[in-house]
Amino acid sequence: MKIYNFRDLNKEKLKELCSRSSSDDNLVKSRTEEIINNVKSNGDNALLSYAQQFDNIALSSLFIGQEELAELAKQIPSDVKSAIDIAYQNIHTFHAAQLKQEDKVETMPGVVCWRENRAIERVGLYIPGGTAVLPSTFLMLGIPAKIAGCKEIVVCSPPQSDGKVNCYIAYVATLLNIDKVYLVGGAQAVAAMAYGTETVPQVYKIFGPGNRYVTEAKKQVQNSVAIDMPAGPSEVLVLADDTAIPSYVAADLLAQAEHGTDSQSILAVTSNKTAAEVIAEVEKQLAELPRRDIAKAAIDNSYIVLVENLAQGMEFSNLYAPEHLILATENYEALIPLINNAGSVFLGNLTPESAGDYASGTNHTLPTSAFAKAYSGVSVDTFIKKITFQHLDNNGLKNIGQTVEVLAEAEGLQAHKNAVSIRLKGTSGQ
Ligand SMILES: NC(=O)c1ccc[n+]([C@@H]2O[C@H](COP(=O)([O-])OP(=O)(O)OC[C@H]3O[C@@H](n4cnc5c(N)ncnc54)[C@H](O)[C@@H]3O)[C@@H](O)[C@H]2O)c1
Ligand SMILES: N[C@H](CO)Cc1c[nH]c[nH+]1
Ligand SMILES: [Zn+2]
Repeated sequence: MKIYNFRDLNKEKLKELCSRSSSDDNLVKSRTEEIINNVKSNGDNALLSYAQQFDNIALSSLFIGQEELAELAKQIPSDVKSAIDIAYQNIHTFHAAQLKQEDKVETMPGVVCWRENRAIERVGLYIPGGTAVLPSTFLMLGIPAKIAGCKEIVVCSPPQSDGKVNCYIAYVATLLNIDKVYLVGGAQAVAAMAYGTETVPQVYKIFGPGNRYVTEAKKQVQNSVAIDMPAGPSEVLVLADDTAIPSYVAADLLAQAEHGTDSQSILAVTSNKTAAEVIAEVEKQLAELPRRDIAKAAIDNSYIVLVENLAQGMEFSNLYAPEHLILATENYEALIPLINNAGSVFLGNLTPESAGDYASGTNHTLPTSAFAKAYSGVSVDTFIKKITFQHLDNNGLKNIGQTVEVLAEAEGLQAHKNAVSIRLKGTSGQ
């Protein structure tokens, strides 16, 4: 891992370090565009040929139905079943608390305004399955969708080599009462849900993380469909001082690195000594990992920034805007008010990021590529529209009428003014 000193970094270099762009971005863009156009024109045929090309399988059906899901779900080992059940409960408890009805507000006497939640009726969930199948992502998307009350939930995930989904995905589908999983991965899944095919229904909003093709496809279909956020290759920034435990920091860096070669694991650290200890630990732990080639490539793409103190580390972190921010210090409390840009934050030496990935309750579908500057992670709100309502009574009309008339006149919009004046006249005798 390259080491930089924060105080030596000029604006240009900082921008480069915080950028997630890569030399083949344009290639990914054009390939994705091609895939989307093919799905738009050729529907299911395109999906079947991409399954052959990317997933190496000649599919006889583009989905797995309820009965087969139930059968596959029976194969789940009991320890994994119990772990999924506990994760389900915690994620459900955390997300259920987000569903709140706001109070009505009387802005002037007789003028009452309020917002009501309505679930997005048709949503599409993408569950990654390329380098690793992620049933945890199914929980993270399916639970808030159900709590929000979404009526139609379309789920896409790449097929396994046997043309099915694994027993974990099947078990989560049964837990969530979802009776179909479409065997479609990558950009083609996003295109299918955005435009619909003979088999895959069109949805109003697409959710879920994925590799660069999936994330690029979500960006490209935004003219036709809403998306949750760009949630691409995983990232972590660990901010550490001398109270950090190097072996824990190394484990956290490697946890995100093993997701994919394009993951980023950044360390901002207050001392050379801790930096050296973390590097040694990364080397040691890396050698033991089954996915060490992937993790090593990601670590080689990552770097360390030496900072003078934790506040300066936070300054860098806010510029980088990580998906996950780990405060590996006993002094984390004082840093909380300094955090502006981060998807999800993990406080202190005993809080591994993996807890949030799987089971503490928070959502793991989070903005990457510095989009944490503007987006939040997935929550129940992401599956809901908030519709505003208002009601004016006689008193309210009198109180607000002149204000609206004057403003409409100022904008030169006579019909707007008339819509008030005609009512004021109509009610003046009452
Ligand atoms: N930000 C988040 O919230 C979050 C959460 C979980 C996972 N992730 C990230 O999701 C990603 C999952 O990626 P993945 O690859 O394992 O699974 P994936 O399901 O996103 O992608 C697999 C699919 O990509 C397509 N594909 C592969 N190579 C291609 C190519 N050369 N051209 C066109 N399409 C191609 C194939 O259709 C394949 O089925 C990881 O990068 C992980 O870090 C992010
Ligand atoms: N760290 C990923 C989000 O970037 C989520 C995940 C799923 N499984 C393990 N981790
Ligand atoms: Zn993870």
